Amino acid sequence: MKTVLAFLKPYKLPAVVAFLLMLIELTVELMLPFFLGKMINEGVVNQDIDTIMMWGVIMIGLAFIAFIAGIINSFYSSHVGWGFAHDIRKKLFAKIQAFSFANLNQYPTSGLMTRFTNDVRQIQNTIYMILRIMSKAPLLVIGGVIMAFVVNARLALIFLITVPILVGFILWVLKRASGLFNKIQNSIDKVNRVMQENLSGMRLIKAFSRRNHEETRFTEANKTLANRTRYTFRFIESSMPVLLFVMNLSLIFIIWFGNLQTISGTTSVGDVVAIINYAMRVAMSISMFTFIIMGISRMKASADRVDQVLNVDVDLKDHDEADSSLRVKQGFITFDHVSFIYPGTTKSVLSNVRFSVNPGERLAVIGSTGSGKTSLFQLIPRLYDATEGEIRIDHRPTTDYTLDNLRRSIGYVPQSPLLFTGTVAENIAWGKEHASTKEIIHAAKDAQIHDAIMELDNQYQTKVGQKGVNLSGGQKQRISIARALIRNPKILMLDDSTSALDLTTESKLLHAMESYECTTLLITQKISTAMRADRILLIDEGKVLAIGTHEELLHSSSLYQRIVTSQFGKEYANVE
Ligand SMILES: Nc1ncnc2c1ncn2[C@@H]1O[C@H](COP(=O)(O)OP(=O)(O)OP(=O)(O)O)[C@@H](O)[C@H]1O
Repeated sequence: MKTVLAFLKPYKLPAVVAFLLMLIELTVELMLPFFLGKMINEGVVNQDIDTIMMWGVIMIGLAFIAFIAGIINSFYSSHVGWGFAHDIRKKLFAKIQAFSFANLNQYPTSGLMTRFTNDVRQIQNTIYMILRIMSKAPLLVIGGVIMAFVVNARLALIFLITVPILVGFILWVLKRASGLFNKIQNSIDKVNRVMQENLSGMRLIKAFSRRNHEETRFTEANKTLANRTRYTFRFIESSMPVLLFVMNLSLIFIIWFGNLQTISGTTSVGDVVAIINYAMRVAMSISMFTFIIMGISRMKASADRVDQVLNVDVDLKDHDEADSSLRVKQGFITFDHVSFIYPGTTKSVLSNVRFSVNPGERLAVIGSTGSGKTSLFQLIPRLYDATEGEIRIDHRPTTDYTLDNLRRSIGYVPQSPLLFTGTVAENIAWGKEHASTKEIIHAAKDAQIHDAIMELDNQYQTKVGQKGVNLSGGQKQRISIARALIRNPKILMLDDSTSALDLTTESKLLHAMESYECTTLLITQKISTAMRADRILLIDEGKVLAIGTHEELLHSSSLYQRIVTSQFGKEYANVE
Protein backbone atom coordinates (compact mmCIF):
# COMPACT_ATOMS: atom_id res chain seq x y z
CA MET A 1 0.00 0.00 0.00
CA LYS A 2 3.02 2.27 0.63
CA THR A 3 3.84 2.84 -3.04
CA VAL A 4 0.27 3.75 -3.87
CA LEU A 5 -0.08 6.11 -0.93
CA ALA A 6 3.05 7.97 -2.05
CA PHE A 7 0.96 9.22 -4.98
CA LEU A 8 -0.91 11.41 -2.52
CA LYS A 9 2.13 13.66 -2.11
CA PRO A 10 1.24 16.18 -4.85
CA TYR A 11 -2.24 16.45 -3.33
CA LYS A 12 -1.04 17.28 0.17
CA LEU A 13 -2.43 20.81 0.12
CA PRO A 14 -5.99 20.05 -1.09
CA ALA A 15 -6.01 16.99 1.20
CA VAL A 16 -5.03 19.14 4.18
CA VAL A 17 -7.69 21.72 3.23
CA ALA A 18 -10.30 18.95 2.98
CA PHE A 19 -9.16 17.59 6.34
CA LEU A 20 -9.35 21.01 8.00
CA LEU A 21 -12.85 21.56 6.60
CA MET A 22 -13.84 18.17 7.96
CA LEU A 23 -12.42 19.27 11.33
CA ILE A 24 -14.74 22.30 11.23
CA GLU A 25 -17.71 19.98 10.67
CA LEU A 26 -16.47 17.76 13.47
CA THR A 27 -16.01 20.61 15.92
CA VAL A 28 -19.54 21.84 15.23
CA GLU A 29 -20.92 18.34 15.75
CA LEU A 30 -19.06 18.09 19.05
CA MET A 31 -20.15 21.51 20.25
CA LEU A 32 -23.85 21.13 19.47
CA PRO A 33 -24.71 18.68 22.34
CA PHE A 34 -22.65 20.85 24.71
CA PHE A 35 -24.66 23.93 23.73
CA LEU A 36 -27.88 21.91 23.88
CA GLY A 37 -27.06 21.02 27.49
CA LYS A 38 -26.41 24.70 28.22
CA MET A 39 -29.68 25.67 26.53
CA ILE A 40 -31.59 23.24 28.76
CA ASN A 41 -29.73 24.11 32.00
CA GLU A 42 -29.70 27.88 31.53
CA GLY A 43 -32.81 28.46 29.39
CA VAL A 44 -35.36 25.63 29.60
CA VAL A 45 -34.93 24.92 33.36
CA ASN A 46 -35.15 28.68 34.18
CA GLN A 47 -37.82 29.27 31.48
CA ASP A 48 -35.61 32.05 30.02
CA ILE A 49 -36.78 32.59 26.43
CA ASP A 50 -33.94 35.01 25.56
CA THR A 51 -31.26 32.48 26.59
CA ILE A 52 -33.06 29.73 24.66
CA MET A 53 -33.16 32.02 21.60
CA MET A 54 -29.50 32.95 21.97
CA TRP A 55 -28.29 29.35 22.11
CA GLY A 56 -30.72 28.44 19.31
CA VAL A 57 -29.30 31.13 17.00
CA ILE A 58 -25.70 30.09 17.87
CA MET A 59 -26.51 26.46 17.12
CA ILE A 60 -28.22 27.25 13.78
CA GLY A 61 -25.28 29.48 12.80
CA LEU A 62 -22.79 26.73 13.59
CA ALA A 63 -24.85 24.17 11.69
CA PHE A 64 -24.80 26.48 8.65
CA ILE A 65 -21.01 26.87 8.87
CA ALA A 66 -20.68 23.07 9.06
CA PHE A 67 -22.92 22.73 6.01
CA ILE A 68 -20.77 25.12 3.92
CA ALA A 69 -17.57 23.42 5.16
CA GLY A 70 -19.07 20.06 4.09
CA ILE A 71 -19.76 21.28 0.55
CA ILE A 72 -16.25 22.70 0.08
CA ASN A 73 -14.75 19.57 1.65
CA SER A 74 -16.61 17.44 -0.88
CA PHE A 75 -15.11 19.51 -3.71
CA TYR A 76 -11.53 19.13 -2.44
CA SER A 77 -11.95 15.45 -1.56
CA SER A 78 -13.13 14.55 -5.03
CA HIS A 79 -10.32 16.62 -6.56
CA VAL A 80 -7.77 14.59 -4.54
CA GLY A 81 -9.52 11.28 -5.39
CA TRP A 82 -9.68 11.89 -9.14
CA GLY A 83 -6.19 13.36 -9.45
CA PHE A 84 -4.68 10.57 -7.35
CA ALA A 85 -6.40 7.86 -9.44
CA HIS A 86 -5.32 9.56 -12.67
CA ASP A 87 -1.68 9.60 -11.53
CA ILE A 88 -1.73 5.95 -10.46
CA ARG A 89 -3.21 4.87 -13.80
CA LYS A 90 -0.60 6.93 -15.66
CA LYS A 91 2.24 5.37 -13.69
CA LEU A 92 0.77 1.87 -14.05
CA PHE A 93 0.51 2.33 -17.81
CA ALA A 94 4.10 3.56 -18.10
CA LYS A 95 5.30 0.70 -15.91
CA ILE A 96 3.52 -1.95 -17.96
CA GLN A 97 4.84 -0.40 -21.17
CA ALA A 98 8.35 -0.91 -19.79
CA PHE A 99 7.64 -4.55 -18.83
CA SER A 100 9.67 -7.25 -20.50
CA PHE A 101 7.85 -10.35 -21.70
CA ALA A 102 9.15 -12.16 -18.64
CA ASN A 103 7.53 -9.46 -16.48
CA LEU A 104 4.31 -9.69 -18.47
CA ASN A 105 4.18 -13.44 -18.05
CA GLN A 106 3.88 -12.88 -14.28
CA TYR A 107 0.51 -11.18 -14.67
CA PRO A 108 -2.35 -12.28 -16.88
CA THR A 109 -3.82 -9.48 -19.01
CA SER A 110 -7.13 -9.71 -17.14
CA GLY A 111 -5.32 -9.15 -13.82
CA LEU A 112 -3.67 -6.03 -15.19
CA MET A 113 -6.97 -4.77 -16.58
CA THR A 114 -8.69 -5.25 -13.20
CA ARG A 115 -5.90 -3.31 -11.54
CA PHE A 116 -6.28 -0.46 -14.02
CA THR A 117 -10.02 -0.21 -13.61
CA ASN A 118 -11.61 -1.83 -10.57
CA ASP A 119 -8.67 -1.63 -8.16
CA VAL A 120 -7.82 1.98 -8.93
CA ARG A 121 -11.50 2.93 -8.61
CA GLN A 122 -11.69 1.25 -5.20
CA ILE A 123 -8.67 3.22 -4.03
CA GLN A 124 -10.03 6.46 -5.44
CA ASN A 125 -13.47 6.01 -3.82
CA THR A 126 -11.96 5.17 -0.46
CA ILE A 127 -9.59 8.16 -0.49
CA TYR A 128 -12.58 10.37 -1.25
CA MET A 129 -14.62 8.80 1.53
CA ILE A 130 -11.72 9.03 4.00
CA LEU A 131 -11.38 12.75 3.39
CA ARG A 132 -15.11 13.29 3.29
CA ILE A 133 -16.49 11.26 6.19
CA MET A 134 -14.44 8.23 7.15
CA SER A 135 -11.76 10.06 9.10
CA LYS A 136 -14.50 11.98 10.91
CA ALA A 137 -15.96 8.88 12.54
CA PRO A 138 -12.96 7.85 14.71
CA LEU A 139 -12.28 11.50 15.58
CA LEU A 140 -15.91 11.92 16.53
CA VAL A 141 -15.63 8.87 18.80
CA ILE A 142 -12.52 10.31 20.50
CA GLY A 143 -13.90 13.86 20.60
CA GLY A 144 -17.31 12.66 21.79
CA VAL A 145 -15.74 10.76 24.70
CA ILE A 146 -13.57 13.77 25.67
CA MET A 147 -16.54 16.14 25.52
CA ALA A 148 -18.64 13.71 27.56
CA PHE A 149 -15.92 13.84 30.23
CA VAL A 150 -15.93 17.64 30.06
CA VAL A 151 -19.70 17.66 30.61
CA ASN A 152 -19.87 14.96 33.30
CA ALA A 153 -16.88 12.76 34.11
CA ARG A 154 -18.79 10.25 36.30
CA LEU A 155 -21.39 9.49 33.62
CA ALA A 156 -18.75 9.40 30.90
CA LEU A 157 -16.77 6.66 32.68
CA ILE A 158 -18.90 4.09 30.89
CA PHE A 159 -17.14 5.02 27.61
CA LEU A 160 -13.80 3.89 29.03
CA ILE A 161 -15.10 0.34 29.15
CA THR A 162 -17.00 0.17 25.89
CA VAL A 163 -14.75 2.07 23.47
CA PRO A 164 -11.58 -0.10 23.89
CA ILE A 165 -13.69 -3.27 23.45
CA LEU A 166 -15.17 -1.86 20.28
CA VAL A 167 -11.86 -0.66 18.87
CA GLY A 168 -10.22 -4.06 19.48
CA PHE A 169 -13.12 -5.84 17.82
CA ILE A 170 -13.03 -3.49 14.82
CA LEU A 171 -9.29 -4.01 14.28
CA TRP A 172 -9.86 -7.79 14.23
CA VAL A 173 -12.65 -7.45 11.65
CA LEU A 174 -10.49 -5.12 9.57
CA LYS A 175 -7.60 -7.58 9.41
CA ARG A 176 -9.78 -10.49 8.41
CA ALA A 177 -11.80 -8.48 5.88
CA SER A 178 -8.65 -7.32 4.08
CA GLY A 179 -7.73 -10.93 3.23
CA LEU A 180 -11.29 -11.64 2.11
CA PHE A 181 -11.32 -8.61 -0.20
CA ASN A 182 -8.07 -9.75 -1.76
CA LYS A 183 -9.82 -12.98 -2.69
CA ILE A 184 -12.70 -11.00 -4.21
CA GLN A 185 -10.32 -9.01 -6.41
CA ASN A 186 -8.70 -12.26 -7.61
CA SER A 187 -12.15 -13.57 -8.50
CA ILE A 188 -12.85 -10.39 -10.47
CA ASP A 189 -9.59 -11.09 -12.36
CA LYS A 190 -10.87 -14.53 -13.22
CA VAL A 191 -14.27 -13.31 -14.47
CA ASN A 192 -12.49 -10.71 -16.59
CA ARG A 193 -10.13 -13.36 -17.96
CA VAL A 194 -12.93 -15.67 -19.09
CA MET A 195 -14.82 -12.72 -20.55
CA GLN A 196 -11.76 -11.45 -22.40
CA GLU A 197 -10.94 -14.87 -23.85
CA ASN A 198 -14.54 -15.28 -24.95
CA LEU A 199 -14.71 -11.93 -26.68
CA SER A 200 -11.44 -12.38 -28.51
CA GLY A 201 -12.08 -16.03 -29.33
CA MET A 202 -15.75 -15.66 -30.30
CA ARG A 203 -15.25 -16.97 -33.84
CA LEU A 204 -13.42 -20.05 -32.61
CA ILE A 205 -16.05 -20.74 -29.95
CA LYS A 206 -18.83 -20.52 -32.53
CA ALA A 207 -16.90 -22.60 -35.08
CA PHE A 208 -16.24 -25.34 -32.50
CA SER A 209 -19.72 -24.99 -31.07
CA ARG A 210 -18.26 -24.68 -27.56
CA ARG A 211 -20.82 -22.21 -26.22
CA ASN A 212 -22.01 -24.51 -23.44
CA HIS A 213 -18.47 -25.24 -22.32
CA GLU A 214 -17.66 -21.53 -22.18
CA GLU A 215 -20.91 -20.77 -20.38
CA THR A 216 -19.99 -23.32 -17.72
CA ARG A 217 -16.55 -21.74 -17.36
CA PHE A 218 -18.08 -18.30 -16.98
CA THR A 219 -20.77 -19.52 -14.58
CA GLU A 220 -18.13 -21.09 -12.34
CA ALA A 221 -16.01 -17.94 -12.25
CA ASN A 222 -19.06 -15.77 -11.72
CA LYS A 223 -20.39 -18.02 -8.96
CA THR A 224 -17.06 -17.97 -7.11
CA LEU A 225 -17.07 -14.18 -7.29
CA ALA A 226 -20.65 -13.98 -6.02
CA ASN A 227 -19.99 -16.48 -3.20
CA ARG A 228 -16.84 -14.74 -2.03
CA THR A 229 -18.49 -11.33 -2.18
CA ARG A 230 -21.55 -12.62 -0.28
CA TYR A 231 -19.39 -14.28 2.39
CA THR A 232 -17.23 -11.17 2.89
CA PHE A 233 -20.16 -8.76 3.11
CA ARG A 234 -22.05 -11.07 5.45
CA PHE A 235 -18.99 -11.33 7.67
CA ILE A 236 -18.67 -7.55 7.86
CA GLU A 237 -22.40 -6.96 8.24
CA SER A 238 -22.56 -9.48 11.08
CA SER A 239 -20.08 -7.31 12.98
CA MET A 240 -22.63 -4.48 12.98
CA PRO A 241 -25.08 -5.96 15.55
CA VAL A 242 -22.15 -6.67 17.91
CA LEU A 243 -21.03 -3.04 17.68
CA LEU A 244 -24.55 -1.70 18.18
CA PHE A 245 -25.28 -4.08 21.05
CA VAL A 246 -22.27 -2.85 23.05
CA MET A 247 -23.08 0.76 22.25
CA ASN A 248 -26.79 0.50 23.09
CA LEU A 249 -25.91 -1.23 26.35
CA SER A 250 -23.73 1.72 27.32
CA LEU A 251 -26.59 4.11 26.37
CA ILE A 252 -28.96 2.24 28.69
CA PHE A 253 -26.40 2.53 31.51
CA ILE A 254 -25.98 6.28 30.89
CA ILE A 255 -29.77 6.84 30.96
CA TRP A 256 -30.13 4.72 34.11
CA PHE A 257 -27.25 6.35 36.06
CA GLY A 258 -28.18 9.80 34.70
CA ASN A 259 -31.72 9.32 35.96
CA LEU A 260 -30.48 8.29 39.43
CA GLN A 261 -28.10 11.28 39.62
CA THR A 262 -30.76 13.75 38.46
CA ILE A 263 -33.15 12.47 41.13
CA SER A 264 -30.45 12.79 43.79
CA GLY A 265 -29.64 16.29 42.47
CA THR A 266 -25.94 15.59 41.69
CA THR A 267 -26.41 16.09 37.92
CA SER A 268 -28.50 18.52 35.86
CA VAL A 269 -31.00 17.43 33.19
CA GLY A 270 -29.03 19.36 30.56
CA ASP A 271 -25.84 17.33 31.31
CA VAL A 272 -27.71 14.04 30.99
CA VAL A 273 -29.26 15.15 27.67
CA ALA A 274 -25.81 16.27 26.42
CA ILE A 275 -24.14 12.99 27.42
CA ILE A 276 -26.93 10.95 25.80
CA ASN A 277 -26.46 13.06 22.70
CA TYR A 278 -22.71 12.35 22.71
CA ALA A 279 -23.37 8.67 23.25
CA MET A 280 -25.76 8.67 20.28
CA ARG A 281 -23.21 10.39 18.08
CA VAL A 282 -20.45 8.01 19.20
CA ALA A 283 -22.82 5.09 18.50
CA MET A 284 -23.63 6.48 15.06
CA SER A 285 -19.94 6.90 14.30
CA ILE A 286 -19.18 3.39 15.49
CA SER A 287 -21.98 2.00 13.33
CA MET A 288 -20.24 3.69 10.40
CA PHE A 289 -17.20 1.60 11.16
CA THR A 290 -18.70 -1.34 9.23
CA PHE A 291 -18.73 0.81 6.17
CA ILE A 292 -15.25 2.17 6.97
CA ILE A 293 -13.89 -1.34 7.49
CA MET A 294 -15.26 -2.37 4.11
CA GLY A 295 -13.78 0.68 2.40
CA ILE A 296 -10.35 0.47 4.00
CA SER A 297 -9.95 -3.30 3.71
CA ARG A 298 -11.02 -3.11 0.09
CA MET A 299 -8.64 -0.25 -0.54
CA LYS A 300 -5.79 -2.12 1.17
CA ALA A 301 -6.38 -5.23 -0.94
CA SER A 302 -6.54 -3.16 -4.14
CA ALA A 303 -3.57 -0.96 -3.21
CA ASP A 304 -1.44 -4.04 -2.46
CA ARG A 305 -2.29 -5.46 -5.88
CA VAL A 306 -1.37 -2.17 -7.59
CA ASP A 307 1.79 -1.98 -5.44
CA GLN A 308 2.83 -5.42 -6.71
CA VAL A 309 2.83 -4.20 -10.31
CA LEU A 310 4.43 -0.85 -9.57
CA ASN A 311 7.23 -2.53 -7.62
CA VAL A 312 8.06 -5.14 -10.27
CA ASP A 313 11.72 -5.02 -11.11
CA VAL A 314 11.81 -4.48 -14.88
CA ASP A 315 14.45 -6.95 -16.00
CA LEU A 316 14.98 -5.61 -19.47
CA LYS A 317 16.08 -2.01 -19.64
CA ASP A 318 18.82 0.23 -20.97
CA HIS A 319 22.23 -0.84 -19.74
CA ASP A 320 24.20 1.71 -17.77
CA GLU A 321 26.84 1.80 -20.49
CA ALA A 322 24.26 2.32 -23.27
CA ASP A 323 25.19 5.28 -25.46
CA SER A 324 22.17 7.42 -26.25
CA SER A 325 23.88 8.96 -29.29
CA LEU A 326 24.56 5.56 -30.85
CA ARG A 327 22.33 4.73 -33.83
CA VAL A 328 22.14 1.73 -36.14
CA LYS A 329 23.62 2.94 -39.41
CA GLN A 330 24.29 -0.10 -41.57
CA GLY A 331 22.36 -3.08 -40.24
CA PHE A 332 25.25 -5.53 -39.91
CA ILE A 333 24.02 -8.32 -37.62
CA THR A 334 26.20 -10.81 -35.77
CA PHE A 335 25.10 -13.67 -33.54
CA ASP A 336 28.15 -14.71 -31.56
CA HIS A 337 27.75 -18.07 -29.76
CA VAL A 338 24.24 -17.16 -28.65
CA SER A 339 22.24 -19.46 -26.41
CA PHE A 340 18.83 -18.72 -25.03
CA ILE A 341 16.50 -20.11 -22.39
CA TYR A 342 13.14 -18.42 -21.77
CA PRO A 343 13.03 -16.83 -18.29
CA GLY A 344 11.44 -19.17 -15.80
CA THR A 345 12.08 -22.27 -17.95
CA THR A 346 14.97 -24.68 -18.21
CA LYS A 347 14.82 -25.82 -21.82
CA SER A 348 17.47 -24.37 -24.10
CA VAL A 349 15.66 -22.90 -27.10
CA LEU A 350 18.76 -21.68 -28.94
CA SER A 351 22.21 -23.28 -28.56
CA ASN A 352 25.46 -21.74 -29.58
CA VAL A 353 24.02 -19.88 -32.56
CA ARG A 354 26.66 -18.24 -34.78
CA PHE A 355 26.12 -16.34 -38.01
CA SER A 356 26.39 -12.87 -39.52
CA VAL A 357 24.23 -10.95 -41.95
CA ASN A 358 25.73 -8.23 -44.10
CA PRO A 359 24.16 -4.80 -44.49
CA GLY A 360 21.49 -4.89 -47.18
CA GLU A 361 21.57 -8.68 -47.36
CA ARG A 362 18.36 -10.72 -47.36
CA LEU A 363 18.50 -13.80 -45.17
CA ALA A 364 15.70 -16.36 -45.11
CA VAL A 365 15.34 -18.37 -41.91
CA ILE A 366 13.83 -21.77 -42.40
CA GLY A 367 13.22 -24.60 -39.97
CA SER A 368 10.56 -26.86 -38.60
CA THR A 369 7.89 -25.60 -36.23
CA GLY A 370 9.22 -24.95 -32.75
CA SER A 371 12.84 -24.92 -33.95
CA GLY A 372 13.51 -21.47 -32.44
CA LYS A 373 13.04 -19.09 -35.38
CA THR A 374 10.79 -16.59 -33.60
CA SER A 375 12.94 -16.78 -30.47
CA LEU A 376 15.99 -15.92 -32.56
CA PHE A 377 14.15 -12.90 -34.01
CA GLN A 378 13.05 -11.66 -30.61
CA LEU A 379 16.63 -11.37 -29.40
CA ILE A 380 17.54 -8.74 -32.03
CA PRO A 381 15.27 -5.91 -30.76
CA ARG A 382 15.99 -7.15 -27.20
CA LEU A 383 12.47 -8.36 -26.50
CA TYR A 384 14.48 -10.91 -24.52
CA ASP A 385 18.17 -10.93 -23.68
CA ALA A 386 20.38 -13.84 -24.73
CA THR A 387 21.29 -16.16 -21.88
CA GLU A 388 24.80 -16.63 -23.27
CA GLY A 389 26.82 -15.08 -26.07
CA GLU A 390 26.39 -11.73 -27.71
CA ILE A 391 24.34 -10.17 -30.48
CA ARG A 392 26.03 -7.30 -32.23
CA ILE A 393 24.64 -4.76 -34.63
CA ASP A 394 27.16 -2.77 -36.65
CA HIS A 395 29.81 -4.52 -34.52
CA ARG A 396 28.42 -3.13 -31.24
CA PRO A 397 26.56 -5.29 -28.70
CA THR A 398 22.84 -4.58 -28.80
CA THR A 399 23.10 -3.55 -25.15
CA ASP A 400 25.30 -0.59 -26.20
CA TYR A 401 22.24 0.98 -27.84
CA THR A 402 19.37 2.42 -25.86
CA LEU A 403 16.29 0.24 -26.30
CA ASP A 404 14.57 3.13 -28.01
CA ASN A 405 17.31 3.72 -30.57
CA LEU A 406 17.72 0.00 -31.20
CA ARG A 407 14.04 -0.64 -31.75
CA ARG A 408 13.56 2.51 -33.84
CA SER A 409 15.93 1.08 -36.42
CA ILE A 410 13.96 -2.15 -36.72
CA GLY A 411 10.79 -2.92 -38.64
CA TYR A 412 9.31 -6.02 -37.08
CA VAL A 413 6.31 -7.84 -38.52
CA PRO A 414 5.18 -10.46 -36.01
CA GLN A 415 3.76 -13.85 -36.88
CA SER A 416 0.17 -12.91 -36.11
CA PRO A 417 -0.51 -9.39 -37.31
CA LEU A 418 -2.09 -7.10 -34.76
CA LEU A 419 -4.13 -4.13 -35.86
CA PHE A 420 -5.45 -1.42 -33.61
CA THR A 421 -8.89 0.12 -33.60
CA GLY A 422 -8.70 3.08 -35.98
CA THR A 423 -8.51 3.69 -39.72
CA VAL A 424 -6.35 1.77 -42.17
CA ALA A 425 -4.21 4.90 -42.62
CA GLU A 426 -3.73 5.24 -38.86
CA ASN A 427 -2.68 1.61 -38.61
CA ILE A 428 -0.01 2.06 -41.25
CA ALA A 429 1.12 5.44 -39.88
CA TRP A 430 1.47 3.81 -36.45
CA GLY A 431 4.91 2.63 -37.62
CA LYS A 432 6.27 6.15 -37.98
CA GLU A 433 5.53 9.29 -36.03
CA HIS A 434 4.08 12.09 -38.18
CA ALA A 435 3.97 9.99 -41.35
CA SER A 436 2.55 11.92 -44.32
CA THR A 437 -0.28 10.62 -46.52
CA LYS A 438 2.23 10.23 -49.34
CA GLU A 439 4.42 8.01 -47.18
CA ILE A 440 1.42 5.93 -46.08
CA ILE A 441 0.35 5.32 -49.68
CA HIS A 442 3.92 4.59 -50.74
CA ALA A 443 4.35 1.97 -48.00
CA ALA A 444 0.95 0.46 -48.79
CA LYS A 445 1.85 0.17 -52.47
CA ASP A 446 5.13 -1.56 -51.66
CA ALA A 447 3.34 -3.89 -49.26
CA GLN A 448 0.93 -4.73 -52.13
CA ILE A 449 -2.12 -3.66 -50.16
CA HIS A 450 -2.90 -0.33 -51.87
CA ASP A 451 -5.31 -1.81 -54.45
CA ALA A 452 -7.19 -3.76 -51.80
CA ILE A 453 -7.47 -0.62 -49.63
CA MET A 454 -8.85 1.38 -52.56
CA GLU A 455 -11.63 -1.17 -52.88
CA LEU A 456 -12.72 -0.70 -49.26
CA ASP A 457 -15.77 1.51 -48.63
CA ASN A 458 -13.80 4.46 -47.28
CA GLN A 459 -10.41 3.47 -48.66
CA TYR A 460 -7.63 4.62 -46.32
CA GLN A 461 -10.21 6.06 -43.94
CA THR A 462 -11.98 2.70 -43.49
CA LYS A 463 -12.32 1.90 -39.84
CA VAL A 464 -10.57 -1.28 -38.85
CA GLY A 465 -12.53 -3.20 -36.22
CA GLN A 466 -10.94 -4.48 -33.04
CA LYS A 467 -7.86 -6.52 -34.02
CA GLY A 468 -8.82 -6.00 -37.69
CA VAL A 469 -11.81 -8.35 -37.62
CA ASN A 470 -13.22 -6.89 -40.84
CA LEU A 471 -10.11 -7.70 -42.90
CA SER A 472 -8.80 -10.95 -44.33
CA GLY A 473 -5.70 -12.61 -42.88
CA GLY A 474 -3.63 -11.64 -45.95
CA GLN A 475 -4.85 -8.03 -45.82
CA LYS A 476 -3.91 -7.79 -42.14
CA GLN A 477 -0.47 -9.22 -42.90
CA ARG A 478 0.17 -6.69 -45.64
CA ILE A 479 -1.02 -3.74 -43.54
CA SER A 480 1.40 -4.76 -40.83
CA ILE A 481 4.17 -5.10 -43.43
CA ALA A 482 3.33 -1.56 -44.67
CA ARG A 483 3.55 -0.40 -41.04
CA ALA A 484 7.09 -1.82 -40.84
CA LEU A 485 8.16 -0.47 -44.25
CA ILE A 486 7.02 3.08 -43.49
CA ARG A 487 9.72 3.24 -40.82
CA ASN A 488 12.40 2.85 -43.49
CA PRO A 489 14.13 0.51 -41.09
CA LYS A 490 17.77 -0.48 -41.16
CA ILE A 491 16.73 -4.01 -40.22
CA LEU A 492 13.48 -5.51 -41.47
CA MET A 493 12.23 -8.71 -39.85
CA LEU A 494 9.28 -10.64 -41.24
CA ASP A 495 8.13 -13.55 -39.11
CA ASP A 496 6.31 -15.80 -41.54
CA SER A 497 4.47 -12.67 -42.61
CA THR A 498 3.76 -13.68 -46.16
CA SER A 499 2.20 -17.04 -45.35
CA ALA A 500 -1.32 -15.91 -46.30
CA LEU A 501 -0.26 -14.35 -49.61
CA ASP A 502 -0.62 -15.96 -53.01
CA LEU A 503 2.60 -16.52 -54.93
CA THR A 504 2.16 -13.61 -57.36
CA THR A 505 1.45 -11.06 -54.58
CA GLU A 506 4.31 -12.40 -52.50
CA SER A 507 6.65 -12.17 -55.45
CA LYS A 508 5.66 -8.53 -56.09
CA LEU A 509 6.11 -7.75 -52.41
CA LEU A 510 9.60 -9.25 -52.28
CA HIS A 511 10.50 -7.34 -55.41
CA ALA A 512 9.23 -4.03 -53.98
CA MET A 513 11.17 -4.63 -50.77
CA GLU A 514 14.41 -4.61 -52.76
CA SER A 515 14.18 -0.83 -53.06
CA TYR A 516 14.60 -0.49 -49.28
CA GLU A 517 18.15 -0.12 -48.06
CA CYS A 518 17.90 -2.50 -45.19
CA THR A 519 19.06 -5.86 -43.98
CA THR A 520 16.13 -8.23 -44.22
CA LEU A 521 15.52 -11.35 -42.20
CA LEU A 522 12.50 -13.36 -43.11
CA ILE A 523 11.17 -16.48 -41.55
CA THR A 524 9.35 -18.64 -44.01
CA GLN A 525 8.13 -22.17 -44.43
CA LYS A 526 8.18 -21.90 -48.24
CA ILE A 527 11.28 -22.84 -50.22
CA SER A 528 10.02 -20.69 -53.10
CA THR A 529 10.25 -17.65 -50.80
CA ALA A 530 13.56 -18.69 -49.24
CA MET A 531 15.10 -19.10 -52.70
CA ARG A 532 14.62 -15.40 -53.35
CA ALA A 533 16.87 -14.52 -50.45
CA ASP A 534 20.63 -13.98 -50.77
CA ARG A 535 21.27 -16.72 -48.24
CA ILE A 536 19.26 -19.20 -46.24
CA LEU A 537 19.76 -20.11 -42.59
CA LEU A 538 18.56 -23.57 -41.70
CA ILE A 539 17.73 -24.02 -38.05
CA ASP A 540 16.66 -27.14 -36.18
CA GLU A 541 16.07 -27.66 -32.47
CA GLY A 542 17.69 -24.32 -31.68
CA LYS A 543 20.90 -25.06 -33.60
CA VAL A 544 22.06 -23.59 -36.87
CA LEU A 545 22.46 -26.57 -39.22
CA ALA A 546 23.58 -24.70 -42.28
CA ILE A 547 23.82 -21.28 -43.86
CA GLY A 548 24.37 -20.52 -47.50
CA THR A 549 22.67 -20.00 -50.83
CA HIS A 550 19.89 -22.28 -52.04
CA GLU A 551 22.29 -24.20 -54.24
CA GLU A 552 24.89 -24.57 -51.51
CA LEU A 553 22.35 -25.94 -49.05
CA LEU A 554 20.90 -28.25 -51.65
CA HIS A 555 24.30 -29.88 -51.93
CA SER A 556 25.43 -29.68 -48.34
CA SER A 557 22.33 -30.27 -46.17
CA SER A 558 20.30 -33.44 -46.22
CA LEU A 559 17.57 -31.81 -44.14
CA TYR A 560 17.29 -28.96 -46.64
CA GLN A 561 17.10 -31.50 -49.46
CA ARG A 562 14.26 -33.24 -47.64
CA ILE A 563 12.37 -29.97 -47.23
CA VAL A 564 12.87 -29.14 -50.91
CA THR A 565 11.73 -32.63 -51.90
CA SER A 566 8.61 -32.35 -49.73
CA GLN A 567 7.66 -29.07 -51.38
CA PHE A 568 8.89 -29.45 -54.97
CA GLY A 569 9.15 -33.21 -55.45
CA LYS A 570 12.11 -35.58 -55.74
CA GLU A 571 12.87 -34.68 -59.30
CA TYR A 572 13.57 -31.06 -58.49
CA ALA A 573 16.09 -31.84 -55.74
CA ASN A 574 17.90 -34.30 -58.01
CA VAL A 575 17.94 -32.03 -61.02
CA GLU A 576 19.31 -29.16 -59.00
N1 LIG B 1 7.29 -17.38 -24.10
C1 LIG B 1 7.83 -18.60 -24.10
N2 LIG B 1 8.16 -19.18 -22.93
C2 LIG B 1 8.71 -20.39 -22.89
N3 LIG B 1 8.98 -21.15 -23.98
C3 LIG B 1 8.65 -20.62 -25.18
C4 LIG B 1 8.07 -19.34 -25.30
N4 LIG B 1 7.86 -19.08 -26.60
C5 LIG B 1 8.31 -20.17 -27.27
N5 LIG B 1 8.79 -21.09 -26.43
C6 LIG B 1 9.38 -22.39 -26.78
O1 LIG B 1 10.53 -22.13 -27.55
C7 LIG B 1 10.66 -23.06 -28.60
C8 LIG B 1 10.90 -22.33 -29.91
O2 LIG B 1 9.75 -21.55 -30.17
P1 LIG B 1 9.72 -20.53 -31.38
O3 LIG B 1 8.44 -19.80 -31.32
O4 LIG B 1 10.96 -19.75 -31.39
O5 LIG B 1 9.71 -21.54 -32.61
P2 LIG B 1 9.46 -21.26 -34.13
O6 LIG B 1 10.53 -21.95 -34.88
O7 LIG B 1 9.30 -19.80 -34.40
O8 LIG B 1 8.08 -22.01 -34.34
P3 LIG B 1 6.91 -21.73 -35.39
O9 LIG B 1 7.44 -21.96 -36.75
O10 LIG B 1 5.87 -22.72 -35.00
O11 LIG B 1 6.48 -20.33 -35.17
C9 LIG B 1 9.43 -23.92 -28.58
O12 LIG B 1 9.77 -25.15 -27.98
C10 LIG B 1 8.46 -23.17 -27.69
O13 LIG B 1 7.69 -24.06 -26.94
